[in-house]
Amino acid sequence: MSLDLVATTELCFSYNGAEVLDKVSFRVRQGDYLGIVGPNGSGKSTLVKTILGLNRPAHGTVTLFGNPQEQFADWQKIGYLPQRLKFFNPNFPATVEELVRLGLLAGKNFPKRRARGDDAAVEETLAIMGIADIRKRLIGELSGGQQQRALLARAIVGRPELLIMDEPTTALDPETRERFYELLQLLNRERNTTVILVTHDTWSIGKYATRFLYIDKRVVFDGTFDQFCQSEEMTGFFGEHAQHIICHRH
Ligand SMILES: Nc1ncnc2c1ncn2[C@@H]1O[C@H](COP(=O)(O)OP(=O)(O)OP(=O)(O)O)[C@@H](O)[C@H]1O
Repeated sequence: MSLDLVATTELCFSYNGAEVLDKVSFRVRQGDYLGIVGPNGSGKSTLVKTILGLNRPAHGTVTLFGNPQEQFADWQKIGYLPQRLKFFNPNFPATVEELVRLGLLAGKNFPKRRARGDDAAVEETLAIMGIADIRKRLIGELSGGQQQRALLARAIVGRPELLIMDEPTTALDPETRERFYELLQLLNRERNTTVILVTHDTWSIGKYATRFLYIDKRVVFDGTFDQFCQSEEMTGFFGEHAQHIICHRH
């Protein structure tokens, strides 16, 4: 049986008394590609931050790679791309290539020397994300979409076992977005990279993810996208029109 890379039990979290997560329990097994969806303000980013230990839950537990999160130390196994990327100061002193290379540092012990294979990993990732031609440009001088590609490249260059991404495609043009989803699918299928992706892009999640978690402070649905779209219980919960909007493939 494959390992649970993430497991939460009855996770509760509040901001200043306002409840955002209510007894959220779910598991992510090695090799899963999980899409987390839900309306604005439903707690998706809060859930991801709580999994990563950036928020302390009021109740419940998180385990990462089979260990209680407080004891987990192998953070290089996890690639994280937060939501709302901070826009870079135009004078931010790093080029695209340097930023991507930083993604390799987490997996190294001190002193953090270059290893054989690092250059190839950087080259491959720059090419996949379509940013090889802007590698010498300063990050702060790029468009939002170009910055997002570079940050995505940094998150994947170290080939983490678990990739957690919070709305990674919002600034990407349709072609890059599709390429990005294809890349994630490749990493998931061929390298067994486990993916957790928060998104409003339900069509893509329906197409690519193997599991679909609908959150609205609590877990409303956990299963495949097709099961979600065919579930009469979900039709009862959302109403036919809303369910159709979520499931509609453009
Ligand atoms: N740092 C914070 N302090 C106080 N309240 C917060 C904070 N961050 C989020 N919230 C509130 O918690 C709730 C859940 O926010 P969260 O960002 O987790 O939702 P989300 O599902 O990711 O939303 P979206 O789809 O809009 O990105 C919202 O009501 C939000 O206003």
